[in-house]
Parts: sequence; C-alpha cells; structure tokens
Amino acid sequence: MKFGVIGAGQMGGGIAQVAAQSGFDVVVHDVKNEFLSRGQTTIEKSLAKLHEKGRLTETPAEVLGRIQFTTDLQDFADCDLVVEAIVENEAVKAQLFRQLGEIVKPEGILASNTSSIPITSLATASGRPEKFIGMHFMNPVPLMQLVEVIRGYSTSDETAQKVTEAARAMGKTPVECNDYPGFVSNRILMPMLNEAIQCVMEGVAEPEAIDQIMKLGMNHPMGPLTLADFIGLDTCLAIMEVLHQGLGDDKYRPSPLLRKMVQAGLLGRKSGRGFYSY
Ligand SMILES: CC(=O)CC(=O)SCCNC(=O)CCNC(=O)[C@H](O)C(C)(C)COP(=O)(O)OP(=O)(O)OC[C@H]1O[C@@H](n2cnc3c(N)ncnc32)[C@H](O)[C@@H]1OP(=O)(O)O
Ligand SMILES: NC(=O)C1=CN([C@@H]2O[C@H](COP(=O)(O)OP(=O)(O)OC[C@H]3O[C@@H](n4cnc5c(N)ncnc54)[C@H](OP(=O)(O)O)[C@@H]3O)[C@@H](O)[C@H]2O)C=CC1
Repeated sequence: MKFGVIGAGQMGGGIAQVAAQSGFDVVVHDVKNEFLSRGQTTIEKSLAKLHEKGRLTETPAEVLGRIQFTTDLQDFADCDLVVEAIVENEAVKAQLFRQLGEIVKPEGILASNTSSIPITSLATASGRPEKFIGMHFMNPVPLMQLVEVIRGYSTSDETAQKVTEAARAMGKTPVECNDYPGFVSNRILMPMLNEAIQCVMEGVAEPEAIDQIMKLGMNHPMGPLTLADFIGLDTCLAIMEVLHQGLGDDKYRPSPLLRKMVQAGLLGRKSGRGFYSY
C-alpha cells in the first residue's frame, strides 16, 4: 500500500508516522520545505519516545526510511490512499482535491482528515465521489485510538471497507458516522470547549480553575482550555463556524473571545501562546 499525506502539521505528521509504523510506504507533502523539516523533527521525537518505551518493534530510522517528504503533488500519482490534513478551510481543501482528482491514479482513494467540513462537498470537488471519504484521526495521532470514518453521499461500500481496513492496519479503531457538520466528535466536543472559553470571557473563573474543575471533577485527561490550546484556537474557531453555519442554530455561536484571540494571533501551543504560554 502506498499511503499519501497532504500537510505536515501536527495531524499530517502524526498520520504519516503511524502509517509508516504500520509498514506502509508513505509520501508526505507540504507547501514549503521548512514545514516538511518541522514535521520530520516532530515525527523523529515521537518515534524516539515510543522506542524508549518499547512501543516500537523497529528502530526509528527504519520507520523514517519509509517516509518520503516532498513539495511536489505529482509524487502522489501512484498512491492507493491519500489523506489530506491541511488547514480547516473548505475553499482551500476543495481546491487541493480538484488537483488531486486529476493527479492520483483513478483507483486511488482520497480521504479528508477534516474536523467538520462536509465530506460530500469535498467529494464533489475531487471528481471521484465514490472513492472519497472522511478519515478523521484524533490528536495526538500516535496515542489516540479512534478514527472517525465519515461516508459522503456517494461513498461506495468498497471505499468504506478499504479505509476501515487501513485504519485497523494502523492499530486504530474505526467508528462510522454520517456526514453532518462536525460529525459526532466535534459536534459534541467543540461546544464544550467554546463554553469553557465563554466562561473565561464572562469571568466565571480563571483558566486554571476551569481546567482543574473539568479534570478533577469529570476525569477529563486535559482541561478544556488546555485542549483548545493543544488543538489550535484557529482550528477550534473554524470548526465552530462550520457548526454555526451548517446547523443554523445560535447555540453554536463561536465565543467572541475565541474570535478575538485568533485575530490577535494567539493560536495556542503552535503559536507559543493561547490561554497559556508555551
Ligand atoms: C479537533 C478534532 O478534530 C479532533 C481531535 O483530535 S480533538 C482532541 C482529541 N484528543 C484529546 O482529547 C486528548 C486528551 N488528552 C489525552 O488523552 C492525554 O492527555 C494524552 C493521551 C494526550 C497524554 O496522556 P497523559 O496520560 O496525559 O500523559 P502524558 O504524561 O501527558 O503523556 C504520556 C506520554 O506520552 C508521550 N507523548 C505525548 N505525545 C506523544 C506523541 N505524539 N508521540 C509519542 N509520545 C507522546 C508523552 O511524552 C508522555 O511520555 P512520558 O510518560 O515519558 O512523560
Ligand atoms: N488539531 C487537531 O487537534 C485536529 C485537527 N484536525 C484537522 O486536521 C487538519 C490539519 O490540522 P492541524 O494539523 O492541526 O493543522 P496545522 O496548522 O498543524 O497543519 C496544517 C498544515 O497544512 C499546511 N497547509 C496549509 N495550507 C496548505 C495547502 N494549501 N496545501 C498544502 N499544505 C497546506 C500548513 O502549512 P502552514 O504552516 O503554511 O499553514 C501546515 O503545515 C485540519 O483540517 C483540522 O481541522 C483533525 C483532528 C484533530
């Protein structure tokens, strides 16, 4: 199986790593070499950590040896499965899928790791809707069990089956759901994070207290503000916009504080500052 990943950010890097750990030959694309090197460094650190803990059967070098880094989309022509993990923006993703639909061999499957954007509309842009699907990994990919599998309107049974098999081969547990804004994971998770941000804005409690209450009181592994910083506040805002627009209900309105922080460039862990400093 030749496995393609577009985007070498936190999700793309993680997906590429786990695919390579499973023995697939992987090609990863990003728009600039500096983003590819950043992605490679993150993968190297994660592999070293897993190796240290005895959770890797091979050496990190052997796993890395199966990953090719490229800025040329033509390198995806012979991929059997390509997973896109670029910015959470429908127009940008649709444009990429128009290109991939032309480049990747006709029998290749195209998948999006989108958190919320309609799979059916990205499938239309790709020009091969039967061979298109949502393959939604969770962050951090090397540690999280779930892959949410989202069928678009025209996704074929064969495509769903192949992607489910690929997820299992990667050691993940695939769970299927239908194509509604935010699917299941972010329809439920993101309003909770948005509400935590609203609590900060209204002065209900300090961020540390909100996180502690949810960790100690609900046994969540991370508090909601730590998790929002971890996901990326820009991504959280993009998801809330999709929920608000797609479901047409003001209960999904993004918190004005979330919007303001993104405008200020406070994106969480990836920019060095969000609700906390890193
Ligand atoms: C937005 C979307 O569309 C969908 C999403 O993904 S939403 C986000 C979903 N993810 C979550 O909700 C994550 C919630 N957090 C957790 O489950 C846990 O905090 C966690 C699994 C991330 C970490 O586990 P933890 O028990 O808190 O332990 P922690 O000590 O932080 O980390 C465990 C170990 O894994 C290591 N680790 C963390 N990330 C790693 C990675 N990417 N690769 C390898 N090792 C990693 C840590 O370094 C740590 O190692 P040590 O034990 O040597 O210190
Ligand atoms: N963060 C999370 O917890 C999760 C995110 N997701 C989804 O995964 C996707 C990626 O998110 P995440 O990894 O966090 O984001 P990041 O910002 O970490 O990474 C996105 C990467 O894609 C690159 N990119 C942007 N535009 C393009 C383009 N036109 N062509 C190729 N590459 C491009 C970015 O480059 P640049 O640096 O220039 O922007 C960056 O390297 C999003 O759809 C998100 O919703 C899904 C599950 C969890």
